[in-house]
Amino acid sequence: MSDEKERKIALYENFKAINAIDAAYYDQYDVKRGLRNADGTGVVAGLTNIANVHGYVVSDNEKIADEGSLRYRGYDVYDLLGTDAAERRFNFEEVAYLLLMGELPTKDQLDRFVSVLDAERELPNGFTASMIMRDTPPDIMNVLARSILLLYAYDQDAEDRSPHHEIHTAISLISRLPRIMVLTYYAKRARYNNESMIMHRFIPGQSTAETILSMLRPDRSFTQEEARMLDIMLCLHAEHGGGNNSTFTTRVLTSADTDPYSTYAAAMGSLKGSKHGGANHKVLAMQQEIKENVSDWSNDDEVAAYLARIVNKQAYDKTGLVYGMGHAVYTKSDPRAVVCKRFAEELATGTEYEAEFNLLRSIERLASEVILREKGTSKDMCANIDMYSGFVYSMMGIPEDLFTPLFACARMPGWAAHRFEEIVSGKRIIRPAYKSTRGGKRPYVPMNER
Ligand SMILES: CC(=O)SCCNC(=O)CCNC(=O)[C@H](O)C(C)(C)COP(=O)(O)OP(=O)(O)OC[C@H]1O[C@@H](n2cnc3c(N)ncnc32)[C@H](O)[C@@H]1OP(=O)(O)O
Ligand SMILES: O=C([O-])CC(=O)C(=O)O
Repeated sequence: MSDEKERKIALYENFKAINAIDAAYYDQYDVKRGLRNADGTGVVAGLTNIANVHGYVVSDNEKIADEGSLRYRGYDVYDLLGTDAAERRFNFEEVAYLLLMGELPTKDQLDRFVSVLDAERELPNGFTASMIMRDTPPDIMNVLARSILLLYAYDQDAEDRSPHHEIHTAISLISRLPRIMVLTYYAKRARYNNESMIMHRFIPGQSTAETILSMLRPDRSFTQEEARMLDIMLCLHAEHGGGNNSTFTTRVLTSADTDPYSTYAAAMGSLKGSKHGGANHKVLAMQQEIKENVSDWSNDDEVAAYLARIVNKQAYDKTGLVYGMGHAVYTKSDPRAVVCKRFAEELATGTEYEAEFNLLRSIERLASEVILREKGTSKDMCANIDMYSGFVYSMMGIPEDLFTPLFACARMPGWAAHRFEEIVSGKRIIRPAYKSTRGGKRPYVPMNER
């Protein structure tokens, strides 16, 4: 073994031992691992008027599973999306307005908001060449994060914390991120796959969903049904309370009084995680592995046997997780997954995708039973939004590279609304305590005595 290799091994061989904390301490000191109570309910860490995420009721100190519901500023998402055919329009902009401004817009207010969004889509001169096409990393989420950080440099008032600047920055990111996302997709393909770099201009006046499709499709064409479906997917991803990992990240950074760009870039890093927004990407790869290893996808016993291998860390990414299943709040159902599943069924029925849709449905139906059987833990578990979202996107011809970035573009208004609320109402730096498990003081040992 080379000296260099040996030196490196010496640095990391104790990684696990040094960082391990005896699990018994968590009980001993009543420490809420992951800020979660023993029954899985979250420790209440803040107050919010922005969303209500409901998945259980607590009665006599007992957590009782319930159907999931999601409200933005008091409005049920199903009501927000259920505009009748005569009134069909793109709702993401309306939802963004509701989240940021607190009220549903009048027609006039919405028109003005849309025109402000439209005016912000342009990127600074040279930005595409220096930020998007240069050293493009393989994950678009990292480009979104670094782009946000760099946009700070183009904002002369970047350190201004006034409401005007906060709202302006949020609107400009809601407007620009979808463009940056699609441009990066083509830059990535050019860099790693040697494919042509397509750089369609955005078309002024198009909604966010239309902008994404018209920039993404090489021939710029899409149907109104496709754009409307993408629009609803964006609405479903727009907000999820203060406690989800990326929004809490937003809250944490905001409470330290850092700038909006640093805050949203950090939220992006959180959302990328496989247990959070990155799960949509993992579901597809997991499904692919099941497809390759299970000969009859319609055979429950075969599918369940493979899920058992996943849960027992013998298959897929060996974490033991069935991606797309489980949620920190939802127990019986995730209302967003219900809509995604309906879209998936509509698009798949009677097509080459039908068998794959049925496989996802079997995974959803079988997973919690398999987890209970293999791990002996009973947990009310439902499919979450990430179970069917990637599949819906795939059927719409949207590439896998965009799954999590689309989530990020959609969540931008939610993050911003929470940043605003934290600025106005938080008033304390978020600073929980960590109990030290190390006993007494260690005497310092001089270098020559170690
Ligand atoms: C947009 C979103 O962020 S939606 C969530 C997307 N994430 C995923 O789909 C990843 C898979 N799911 C998960 O990792 C989890 O269910 C989470 C992170 C979503 C929520 O987790 P929680 O409800 O907090 O469950 P928690 O982490 O407390 O797990 C309780 C036990 O159930 C297990 N468990 C939870 N979900 C799953 C799952 N999907 N597959 C297998 N086991 C699971 C955990 O491993 C844990 O077991 P342990 O006690 O032996 O460690
Ligand atoms: O609420 C959560 O923990 C995760 C989630 O579903 C989201 O952020 O959309």
